[in-house]
Amino acid sequence: MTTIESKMDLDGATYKTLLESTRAIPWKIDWDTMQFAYIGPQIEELLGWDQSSWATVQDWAERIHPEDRDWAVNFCVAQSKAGIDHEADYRALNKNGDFVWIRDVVHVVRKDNGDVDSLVGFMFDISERKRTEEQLAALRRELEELSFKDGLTGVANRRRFDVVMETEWSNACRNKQPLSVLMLDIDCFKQYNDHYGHLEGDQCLKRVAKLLTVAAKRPRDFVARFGGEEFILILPDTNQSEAYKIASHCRELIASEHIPHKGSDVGKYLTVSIGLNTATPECSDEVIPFIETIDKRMYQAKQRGRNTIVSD
Ligand SMILES: Nc1nc2c(ncn2[C@@H]2O[C@H](COP(=O)(O)OP(=O)(O)OP(=O)(O)O)[C@@H](O)[C@H]2O)c(=O)[nH]1
Repeated sequence: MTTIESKMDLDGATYKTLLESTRAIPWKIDWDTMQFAYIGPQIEELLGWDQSSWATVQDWAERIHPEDRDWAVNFCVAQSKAGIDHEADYRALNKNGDFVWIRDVVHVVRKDNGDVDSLVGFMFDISERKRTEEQLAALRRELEELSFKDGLTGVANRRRFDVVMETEWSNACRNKQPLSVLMLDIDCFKQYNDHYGHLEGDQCLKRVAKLLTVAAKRPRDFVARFGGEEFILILPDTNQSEAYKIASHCRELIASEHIPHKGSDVGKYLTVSIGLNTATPECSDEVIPFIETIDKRMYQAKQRGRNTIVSD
């Protein structure tokens, strides 16, 4: 043997040994009869089904997860008919009733006249890879959620507020519904921190955030921390008088907690000042002036002695 080709001129038995010693599972399907001409014995170790139980394409299709079956079968048949090599990921049923992620890599063998003769391929166990992918996707979702959450209070953060506000503004324009927004600022919170310490201040912010989520009880009501000791509530499909009631409820909920606030200029307990605005926006209206008005009203509430609501 002098050439590389002759060195590689392996006999059938050697090929078989090689094929059956890989982790990938080789197989061959005769196109005319749709019967398995061959499947590697490794299939039994992977899926538990006996090598001889893989007789027809039907056996293969029936051992695919019901959610993956239609597309996997249709895709593989269409690609094969078109003579295109392809690969498909699907969940295969093992004998215990569990599913294993498989990547089937398929090569279409043609006759001299171009017709499909057979399909040959390898099945790879990709369950480990899928597990890693799923873990990564879950981590990504968690990260995304965290990036929209205020780390201290657990309510939405300013970034999330911006997104939800834009969405609800558009909804209100489209549906010609009133939209109300409340901005709440804890009164004399600097003195609170000075008197009780920053950590107690943090606990207080958490308590207030929790109470606000109680007040914003409809499914689309939305609470966010707007800044340090400022919170904001978006109340879709809510007119001014309804929003005023919710603002009063927020004040009452916080007052009824009797959170001691020795440094307050207002009274013995923690209070909030609230600015409120309502609009049924036209689609040409901008969000920013609407929010600026709320901000101004909140400061008016401060100027009027705090612990009050300003809505016009
Ligand atoms: N503990 C704590 N304090 C915060 C946090 N964010 C902002 N603050 C404090 O909130 C206080 C806000 O003070 P100011 O803006 O002067 O307002 P105020 O004392 O509440 O006075 P008025 O709003 O006029 O009633 C500052 O002392 C900030 O340090 C936080 O995450 N934790």
